[in-house]
Formats: sequence, C-alpha cells, structure tokens
Amino acid sequence: MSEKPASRNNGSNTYDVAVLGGGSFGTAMAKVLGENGHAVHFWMRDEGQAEEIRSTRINHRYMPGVTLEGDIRPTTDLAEAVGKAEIVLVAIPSKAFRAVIREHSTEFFDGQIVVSLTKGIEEHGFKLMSEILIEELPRCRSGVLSGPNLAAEIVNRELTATVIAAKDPEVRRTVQELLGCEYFRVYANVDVYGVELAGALKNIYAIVAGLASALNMGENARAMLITRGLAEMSRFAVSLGANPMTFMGLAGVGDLIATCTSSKSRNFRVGYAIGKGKKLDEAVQELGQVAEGIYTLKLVREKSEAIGIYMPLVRGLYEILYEGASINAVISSLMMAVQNSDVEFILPRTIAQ
Ligand SMILES: NC(=O)C1=CN([C@@H]2O[C@H](COP(=O)(O)OP(=O)(O)OC[C@H]3O[C@@H](n4cnc5c(N)ncnc54)[C@H](O)[C@@H]3O)[C@@H](O)[C@H]2O)C=CC1
Ligand SMILES: O=C(CO)COP(=O)(O)O
Repeated sequence: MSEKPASRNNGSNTYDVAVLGGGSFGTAMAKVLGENGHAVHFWMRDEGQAEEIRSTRINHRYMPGVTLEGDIRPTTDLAEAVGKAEIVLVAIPSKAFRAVIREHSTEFFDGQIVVSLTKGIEEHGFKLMSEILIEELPRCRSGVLSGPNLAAEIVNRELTATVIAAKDPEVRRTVQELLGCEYFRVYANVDVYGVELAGALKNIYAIVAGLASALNMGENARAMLITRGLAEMSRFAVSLGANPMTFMGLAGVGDLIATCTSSKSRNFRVGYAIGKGKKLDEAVQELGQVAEGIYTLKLVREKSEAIGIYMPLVRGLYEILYEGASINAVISSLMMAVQNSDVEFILPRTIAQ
C-alpha cells in the first residue's frame, strides 16, 4: 500500500478523484466531477485516447461531441492517478476489473475510498465487484454506485439520480458530496449486495426488452416483461441475501425501467439487433461497447439452476442467445407455462404456491 496524499479538501469540498476506465461511463462521471470543481485523474490504457482528450477535451470514441470542462487530467499511468486520489471510481468492464485492480493493488493506500461503477459479475465464483475490491484491497473502504444512469443522458446534464451503497457512512456521505449537483442526485443505501446485484441483473431484462421491441410487441408486453423481470430478479437476489426493498428503489425498478425502455441502453440494443435476426457475435461487434448482460446471463442461468430459483426469462433468453432456440418457440413456451401468483416473491408461502 502506498502513502496517503495530502487532502486538497481544505474546507472547499473539492477532492482529487481518480476515474479508472476511459469508456462511456468513466467519461460521464469524469464530466460530472470536473464540473463540480474536483481534480480528475482520468486513467485509461490507450495513450492515443488520453492525448486526444488532453488536447481536445473530447473522448471522440466513446462520447463524441461532449466537451469535458474543469480540471480533467487524462493519464495512462494508473499508479500516478490512484496515488494522487483521495477517492477512486472504477468504471472498468467486469471481465477486466479484478486484473486491473490486482496488478496495481500496492498503489492504493489504507482507508482510501474505492467505488465500483461496474454492473457485472465475475465469471469464476459469481463474485460482484465490491467483493473483488474487498479481496484485492482489504484496507480500502469500498462502495458501489448504481442506478438509472444512462451515460448518454448524464453528459447532456439531463436530470438523473443514482444510489451510493456502502457500509461505511463516511463513504456514502463523501460520494454524495462529490457527485451531487443540480442535475445529478445521489441517494444512499446500506444494502451493497442488493444494489450491486440489481445493476447487474437488469442488463439481462434490457436485452429481453430490446428483443421484444424489435418484434413490435406492444406496451402490455413491455409492462409484463419489466414487472415479471423485476419479480424474477428480486426472487433470485433475495435468495442470495439481498434486501427485497432495494428492488423497489432506483437501483432496482428505476434502472430496469431506464434500460428496458431505451435504445440508449447497449444491452437493449443487443437484444434489438438479435430480434431483427442478427447473430449474437454480429450484434456485439456492431455495438463496439460493452453489453455486460450477455455474460451475466450465462452466470445467472447457471447459478439459478444450481440453487433452484425459477427464472423463466433468464432461461428463455439463454436458449435464444446460446442454444439457437427460435424466438417464437421460447415466447410460446413462456406464455403457456403454469400461471403463477403475482408478486409471489413477497407473499406468504401458502398464498404464493
Ligand atoms: N455506459 C453507461 O451508461 C453505464 C455503464 N455502466 C457500467 O460501467 C462499466 C463500464 O462501462 P462503459 O464505460 O459504459 O463501457 P464502454 O464499453 O463504453 O467502455 C469500456 C472501457 O473499458 C476499457 N477497458 C476494457 N478492458 C480494459 C482493461 N483490461 N484495462 C483497462 N481498460 C479496459 C475500454 O478501453 C473502454 O475505455 C460497465 O460495467 C457498465 O455496465 C454503469 C452505468 C451506466
Ligand atoms: O446501466 C446502464 C444505465 O443505468 C447502462 O446500460 P447499458 O450498459 O445497457 O448501456
């Protein structure tokens, strides 16, 4: 662990913050931080991209046309970015998250606040990003940011709310202070596992919603998918220890609505492309950005079968994406399945059965 930098927060409420990951969401958060007056050590692996942002203040590949205001310092030196920061926000896709943190774990210092912005699950062991942070950086204080936060809207200063989940109240308070502004509100929650799992799970249902939209299904169908998706994800998460009420909040139903109703969601777009007849590989290739849901789907299907949780939408989407099942056959089997109770995941067992 390295030494703690001197705080620049001498009553001015501005901090040195590192943002790790130069994609759409890292850029959106760097923009909010820069506008809020913080010094932003913006780490990305590509020197060409860092140089371009330094000279034009625009991340042309991920956020064309969006100018980053304020004290933004793009860098490819992660040790320098983390070493100078009081708070670190990590927006690296789940597939690379642990490798990046592990490789640089000695650069972090005791008590440093490290917050995951990533909505995914690690392939081996079903670990969430906050669990990886605890394992790799046991002496840091961790948290998770999740909610209906389409990067493409945040960069246009469109009104947005999010959730900071952390056990440590100072982490929650600091992140609220750091990011909150006239267009970005930060709510707090202590259910780290629930908030984080909600963010990862909703990506699956965004793919389903994109698929339904491509098939010109109506609003009734969309409402059915969103609500049954919510039931399914809540049932699964609660069985793993999450608080069911978290799913009624911004990180649960909030994010589900945003991503299941908008083509600004990359997961929705992948589903849409598949609904229009594209192969999964083609859809991902065309997107050119991360769609975490396609990986989360595999892991959640496997886990739900292992622990015996009924997730028909997960199973149906898996059959379409990975087993070549016809979309119509899956829809008809879903519609003809046994008709269950509504909101069974919060009903007493006798009524739910
Ligand atoms: N874009 C959005 O609206 C939101 C995204 N998120 C989450 O943020 C995470 C990151 O997503 P985006 O920034 O949107 O993805 P993106 O696809 O726009 O960018 C991914 C970034 O990660 C970088 N990257 C990939 N592998 C890397 C590695 N091994 N080392 C260093 N950098 C690496 C890429 O170079 C790229 O800069 C995802 O888990 C996503 O679910 C969360 C909320 C909103
Ligand atoms: O999580 C998101 C918005 O809250 C972004 O969703 P996509 O990754 O599907 O674009």
